Amino acid sequence: MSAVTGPPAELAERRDELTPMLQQYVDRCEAHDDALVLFRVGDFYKTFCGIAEAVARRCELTLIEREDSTGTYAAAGIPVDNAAEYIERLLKAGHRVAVADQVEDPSETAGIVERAVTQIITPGTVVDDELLSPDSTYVAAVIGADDAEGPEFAVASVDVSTGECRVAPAADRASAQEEVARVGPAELLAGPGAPNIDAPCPTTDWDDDAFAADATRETLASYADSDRFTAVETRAVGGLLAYAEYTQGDDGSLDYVSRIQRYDPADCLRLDAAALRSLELFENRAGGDRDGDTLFETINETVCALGRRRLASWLRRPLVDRRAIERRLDAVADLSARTLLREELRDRLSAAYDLERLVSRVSRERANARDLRSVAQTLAIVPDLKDALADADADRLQALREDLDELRKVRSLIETAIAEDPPQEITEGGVIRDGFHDELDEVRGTEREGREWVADLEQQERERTGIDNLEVGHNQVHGYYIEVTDSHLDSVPEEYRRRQTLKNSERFVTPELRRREDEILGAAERADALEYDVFREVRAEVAEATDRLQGLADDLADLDALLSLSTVAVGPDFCRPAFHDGDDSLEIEAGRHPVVARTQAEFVPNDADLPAGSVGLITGPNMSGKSTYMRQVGLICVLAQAGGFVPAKSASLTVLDRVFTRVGASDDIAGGQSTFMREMSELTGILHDATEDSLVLLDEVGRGTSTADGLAIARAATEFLHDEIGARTMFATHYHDLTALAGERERVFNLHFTAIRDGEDVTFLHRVDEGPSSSSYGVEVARMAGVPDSVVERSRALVEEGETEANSDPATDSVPTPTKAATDGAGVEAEEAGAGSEPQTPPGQQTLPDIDPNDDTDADVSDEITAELRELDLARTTPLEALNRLQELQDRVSR
Ligand SMILES: Nc1ncnc2c1ncn2[C@@H]1O[C@H](COP(=O)(O)OP(=O)(O)OP(=O)(O)O)[C@@H](O)[C@H]1O
Repeated sequence: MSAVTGPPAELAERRDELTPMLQQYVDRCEAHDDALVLFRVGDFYKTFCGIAEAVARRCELTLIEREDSTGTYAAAGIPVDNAAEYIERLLKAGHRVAVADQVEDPSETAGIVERAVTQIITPGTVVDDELLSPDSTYVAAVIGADDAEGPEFAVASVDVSTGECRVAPAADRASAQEEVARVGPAELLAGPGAPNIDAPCPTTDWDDDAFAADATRETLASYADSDRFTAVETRAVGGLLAYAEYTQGDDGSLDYVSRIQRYDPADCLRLDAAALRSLELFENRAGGDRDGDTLFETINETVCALGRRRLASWLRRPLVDRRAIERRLDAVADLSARTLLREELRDRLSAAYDLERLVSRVSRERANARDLRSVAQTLAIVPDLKDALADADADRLQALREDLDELRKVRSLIETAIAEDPPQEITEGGVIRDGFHDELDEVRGTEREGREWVADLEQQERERTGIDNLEVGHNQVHGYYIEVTDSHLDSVPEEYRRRQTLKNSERFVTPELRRREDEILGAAERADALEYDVFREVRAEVAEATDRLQGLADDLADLDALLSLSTVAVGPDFCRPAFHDGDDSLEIEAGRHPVVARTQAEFVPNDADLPAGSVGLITGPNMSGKSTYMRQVGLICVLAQAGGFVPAKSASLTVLDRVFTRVGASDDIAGGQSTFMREMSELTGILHDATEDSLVLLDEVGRGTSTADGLAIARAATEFLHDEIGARTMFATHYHDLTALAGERERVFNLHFTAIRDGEDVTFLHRVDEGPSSSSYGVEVARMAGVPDSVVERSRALVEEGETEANSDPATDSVPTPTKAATDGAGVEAEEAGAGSEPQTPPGQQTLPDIDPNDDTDADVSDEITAELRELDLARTTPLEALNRLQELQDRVSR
């Protein structure tokens, strides 16, 4: 796309020759040279020259030629009436948009109409409802500290549409990265000293001076007591708010951002980007959020936008304070036990409007009369909610009931002032109710009287003149008139003045009609102007209650989120989790993966038992359910700490400080860095940051490198987690040799998933059992996935060859781990298990290759191919890639 910021070169270089309008366009582009300027001309937002070409392409608009006395220019116009959809496209393409609106009434301006940039729309600072989803939209800023003491960085975020604003210190780059991931901003400002962040959104470079200590202290002072914040926090949040102000153009200060929250990321269960992604809390691993395939969508039963955002925030920041968790759970339990109360609350809450956004519009003087009505309608449900909650027992619900603010005065002000079904525009009358404002009533009375007089005039004049087809009418050009057909012109009274001659008739006015007309028009105009003033006064009065309204919005949000959790809680097989001290075992009985179980009719529940400091090594065939099982444990813990009931028969949990996940290389969707490198740096993060209160879920770590190195790394990491950290760990692996650790380390144990082989068919039981697995069935899975018979047969032969060699010459084993692995032997599948007490590497299971480096024989090729076949992720391979891959394998085996 060609440059879309700054003035188009061909206009800028001959600026003095341009028409005044294009000169103004160039000026605005120059003044906002970091944004794409949309320039209001009539009913369109116009762009010109190269910018127009880019906009036309992106928005699929027709490019037109605009000709004036100075030349011909390409132009593209976005219709003002449905600008939102086009602006959305421009934002999606990564542009910032500056809207230059007419700030003078064209009908009252002799020369060129003045235009000013009234708003800069960026992905993270959108406030228009049409451009916003109900979800939170944050712009975040990250900066580095000036001084050597204290945390290195700070991360601030603000949702300009609601006023939610927070700031947190970050000790190091990883913490800053983690916090940014958790906020999930739509736009990130990299302030001075910001670390290199892998941002999930466009990054904006903004004026570094805006983050200077003095400037930010001054900005922050108009929002909060700046003494509450540390130097680095002040700079992060102050600079961010200055940016938010700048984007809102004329609106300037964002008064409704009045509750800036400082927080410590350690005050909630920490989930980094990898955990958010691999647990699929908000996005599935394919990067989408299709209905129902994320944890959030699965448990979201909220009925209003306030609750939806609150539930998302609870899930993003689960609690770590056991008392707070229990309090939430008490409320959920109470509500889940009372069907009628739940139904009534849901019913009432579903009538609530998005109070947070309404209040911010009121405060920014952007709210129209309908918005005020929506505020009143939301206030109207509060007394009923309070009544209904009288029945509840839980402390949290009683506290909410007491706290719910009816704001009676505000409600009655709106109800008495604003018409019931007001028009969208606030300048065209019909907004203020009769009886609210004396002067307005009087002016309206004058207008009404005048119109009545005109309405009666026709009958009166017919009687007076005897002209029975005389008509009184009105048109835009001539105003009111009395129309008489030619045949009756003789009877027209003397005082009639001719106004217009038509084909068969004449139109007249009388001095009295003209006077009345002026009176009506004057009164109507005056009434509109007065209404607008009165409306602004009412809106300003409502704005005075911003804090209280935001407090109410907060309570409604909490109530809806609690209701949502309780609605989920009454679903089949959900239970209230119990929390105990960290020393006890984390036990889940008949747990289910909340998302997979919803779509999988035959989902098999599984138990989990993780004593403090234990490491569960999970082996089993591909597709048998290892990842699902581990994730379900993680999700149950997250959901429980968010205050929700969990999908299990019972769950006895400990409060975790962090959940770490590391999924294997082939499952990694992130690009850029080498996948192995990324895997290792994530593993480093885990080994560095995990504590004994953490849950670590490792899925096939070490797969991105050679088998020997991979196994060595997997083993060393497991030992470290067990010996040094003592974090509860689950490790799904195809490295069967790792299972030997169970015999060597006190708290390492084996679990496996079973599949039944019936001839060539494999049926997955999806059931976890104790002990290591005996077979991977990789070749059978390849066959089930449709790999051609000849390749399957060849693979099978190669596997068997490999086994024979492995069994016949144990001395060649190059495993850097004990080769005579002592496992507990339990749970080895009956149909496969050897009777001997010494566990062997089971047939078909991935193990370290028994390779003589000097022996360049078929066996090397077979090992390689078998390993590659196993590694092949069929779920992520297109048919074409699969065919190519097969061709390549076939070439290699037939060489
Ligand atoms: N407990 C279960 N009950 C029913 N179906 C399940 C269960 N667990 C997993 N599945 C199904 O099996 C599929 C494969 O599961 P999963 O990805 O967890 O296997 P895996 O053992 O991790 O495989 P791989 O080793 O290839 O990564 C899932 O997509 C799901 O449809």
